[in-house]
Amino acid sequence: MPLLRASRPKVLVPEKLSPDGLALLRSSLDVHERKGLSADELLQIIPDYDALLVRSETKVTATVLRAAKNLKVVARAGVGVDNVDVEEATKLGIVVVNSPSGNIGAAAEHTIALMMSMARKIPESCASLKDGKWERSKFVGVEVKGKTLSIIGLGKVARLAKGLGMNVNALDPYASPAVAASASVALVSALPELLASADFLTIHTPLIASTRGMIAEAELAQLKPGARVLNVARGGTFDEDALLAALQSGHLSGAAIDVFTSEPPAPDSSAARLIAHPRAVVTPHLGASTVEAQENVSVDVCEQVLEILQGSLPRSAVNAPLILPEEYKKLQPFVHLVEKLGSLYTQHYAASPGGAMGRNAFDLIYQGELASINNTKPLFAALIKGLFSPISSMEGLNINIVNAELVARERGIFVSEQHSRDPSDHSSYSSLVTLVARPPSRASSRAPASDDKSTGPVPDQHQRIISGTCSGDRPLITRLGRFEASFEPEGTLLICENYDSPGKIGVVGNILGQEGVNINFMAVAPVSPKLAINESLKESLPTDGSSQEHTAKSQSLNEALMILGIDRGVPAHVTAALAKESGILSACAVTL
Ligand SMILES: NC(=O)C1=CN([C@@H]2O[C@H](COP(=O)(O)OP(=O)(O)OC[C@H]3O[C@@H](n4cnc5c(N)ncnc54)[C@H](O)[C@@H]3O)[C@@H](O)[C@H]2O)C=CC1
Ligand SMILES: O=C(O)C(=O)COP(=O)(O)O
Repeated sequence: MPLLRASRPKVLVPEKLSPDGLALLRSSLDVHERKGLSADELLQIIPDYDALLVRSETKVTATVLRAAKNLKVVARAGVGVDNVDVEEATKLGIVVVNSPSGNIGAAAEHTIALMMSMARKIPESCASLKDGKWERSKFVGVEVKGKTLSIIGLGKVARLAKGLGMNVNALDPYASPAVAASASVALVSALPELLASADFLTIHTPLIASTRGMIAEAELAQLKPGARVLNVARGGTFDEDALLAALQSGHLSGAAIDVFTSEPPAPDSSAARLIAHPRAVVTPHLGASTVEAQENVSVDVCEQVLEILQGSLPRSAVNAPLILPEEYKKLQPFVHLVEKLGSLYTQHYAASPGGAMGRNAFDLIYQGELASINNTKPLFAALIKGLFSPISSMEGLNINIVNAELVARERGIFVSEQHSRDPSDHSSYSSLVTLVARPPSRASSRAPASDDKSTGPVPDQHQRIISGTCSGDRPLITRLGRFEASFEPEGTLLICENYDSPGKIGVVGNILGQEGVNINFMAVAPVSPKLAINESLKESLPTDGSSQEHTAKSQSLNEALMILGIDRGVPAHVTAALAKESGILSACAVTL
């Protein structure tokens, strides 16, 4: 069935990943294993892919990400994401996931293996023996029992080292003292103290601003003469020139290195000279290279890729909030609803003064069962997506939970989420969501000053309020401005405000008929009898005083809203013609 296959999401795997994880993907995705791609080749083919699975070799640069028009997720089958431009991915709404614990046991064991190899001179004695020599007196080592291992970045190595009878000190500003105590690790608060005590120094932090070049000439000088160092974390945490110099001077007895600033190291680089040094024990980034670790990380990230491509949230995204699966399941229908509220808002109120969106500060009020869910980030993201999706200048930007906050901040949109737990608030609905656009004067008092893009006071005749609920999984609009509605926000809708008197449907039907537009359904929304707003909501609603006054007037004039489901969009001249008809106050077409 080639047609079906062509529409399946595509996953690019440019590095060696364990088949256990990839097998999970193959039943629903097209998995392309393309090892050895050059940077240019990656750039050429990436626009075709929905997901990219990498280890540490592939450089997922901003250029690659910008070219990746269909990419939803970059999955790092391992811990370190320093080869991925996470900031750019966030801007583009691309989720970055990793496997934070799948390979750390392997990396810790590798650290111990390197430490023991260095202490007992295993690599050089092995090479000598294979060379036909028998040099027993040349390869006298040291024991680790009773020695001090100083760790930067507390992790799994500590317990293994304790098992070898070592004293363990650690520097980790974020480590829990209770965890350290339970592993019998002494936490120290300053690097000089840690360095001074070390017989062996090992680093296990990510490569970030605070750890780049953390161990340079000055720090190495603070180690005891004869100390040994290890790096199974990231190249760049040690200054390679300084490390080489400390080995060459004899200040250090040994260095065991698995990771380098550039991999593979360029010939003639400091890293290459370090590798060649007789007292350096080196491996080519093998910390995670065990069968078990590779199975773990592959399965971990492939499961997350599936979840993301199916519209769920991953469990270990580097650039998205963690949401429990059961909470996300409850939220999902409302994600759809809130996106519709935002889109309806922008399209319905677009003609108002104040720019395309009209207002820049909103209240998003959750009532009923929904109010008990604390992590509503997906709803916030859905609102931002909905508000911006109808605006053409934002086309192509995939707004989602990854970049919604950034997009809102950059565009001066302020949203206050409120959880109203008053059971009387949501009347007959189990959950209700209300979007309220604040009048500009009030908005500017709450929105951050530097972000405020409001265009000054806007004469406002109507409350800009839209409420909705979900009937099963189907979204339903229950209130639009002053009108109590009940319609599904789906497809193209013509929304006409009119005096509720005979003949209006005929007028609209005639004009649409002349344009060849079919009407699929019609709903009438009367002015809400409950315009007296619940106490708990009053605080959030516009206080320009116009609403109550206007309501009384509307009721006497018997206004209503006519919502027509139509089979195509209508040009502006048609809505303008409709609005000129007697008894029709406004007409607007929206596509939801
Ligand atoms: N060689 C290899 O194949 C492997 C390398 N790694 C690398 O090892 C490193 C550590 O990995 P994990 O232990 O999984 O990371 P982790 O994030 O679980 O632990 C890092 C620890 O470093 C601490 N830390 C952060 N900044 C610090 C600072 N300025 N000073 C002191 N401590 C600081 C954190 O509080 C945390 O406890 C990462 O760079 C990772 O990429 C991980 C797995 C395999
Ligand atoms: O997980 C990590 O951070 C690692 O460094 C492992 O890298 P790798 O997947 O073996 O290229």
